[in-house]
Amino acid sequence: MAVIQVHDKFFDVFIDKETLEHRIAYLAAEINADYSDRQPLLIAVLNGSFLFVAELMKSLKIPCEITFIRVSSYQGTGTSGVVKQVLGLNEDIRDRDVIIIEDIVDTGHTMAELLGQLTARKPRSVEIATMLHKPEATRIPVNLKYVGFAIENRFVLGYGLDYDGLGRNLPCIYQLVE
Ligand SMILES: O=P(O)(O)OC[C@H]1O[C@H](OP(=O)(O)OP(=O)(O)O)[C@H](O)[C@@H]1O
Ligand SMILES: Nc1nc2[nH]cnc2c(=O)[nH]1
Repeated sequence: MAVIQVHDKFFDVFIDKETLEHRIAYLAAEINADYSDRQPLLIAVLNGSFLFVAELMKSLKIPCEITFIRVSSYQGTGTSGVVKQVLGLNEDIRDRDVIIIEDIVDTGHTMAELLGQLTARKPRSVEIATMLHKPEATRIPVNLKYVGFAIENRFVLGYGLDYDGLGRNLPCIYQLVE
């Protein structure tokens, strides 16, 4: 398997593009069925979710809206443990059916913090769709309704996910070669 270098680290392919996009289409089909009589608002968490949400949205057939929120806590390949809300939400989400879109749930800190902030605004419902989940790394359990892949506790890269700013453009998911 081809190994690539990003900054000082090496990565190999973990989930190829076809497998990834097939699974994302499946998640979209589930959302289409679950929200057939509703008009959800997708709140995509920047930066990492931009490719996932674009791919997901292409397969959504229901009427739906999208907005973006930006939070950031990671530096390098570890977490700072501090979740900052960098770009706030302007939309009124009261009585809306909200689906939070994430690229990855790792420790769960980001999602727990976001969920708290969004729930305080009294939406009708809030669910989470994440492309990747690391169950072994999760410290704060959150209810993840739509999960692309549950993966082991290894640093991953690509399809929106970065390593110090680089790698987001990679068309599939890579994992760190230890
Ligand atoms: O479950 P956690 O341990 O909180 O980690 C998950 C968060 O980490 C990543 O964001 P990051 O802070 O790297 O920002 P980015 O999306 O801009 O890359 C990812 O997009 C999640 O938001
Ligand atoms: N790129 C990247 N960002 C993350 N944020 C939380 N976990 C990860 C990870 O494994 N890779």
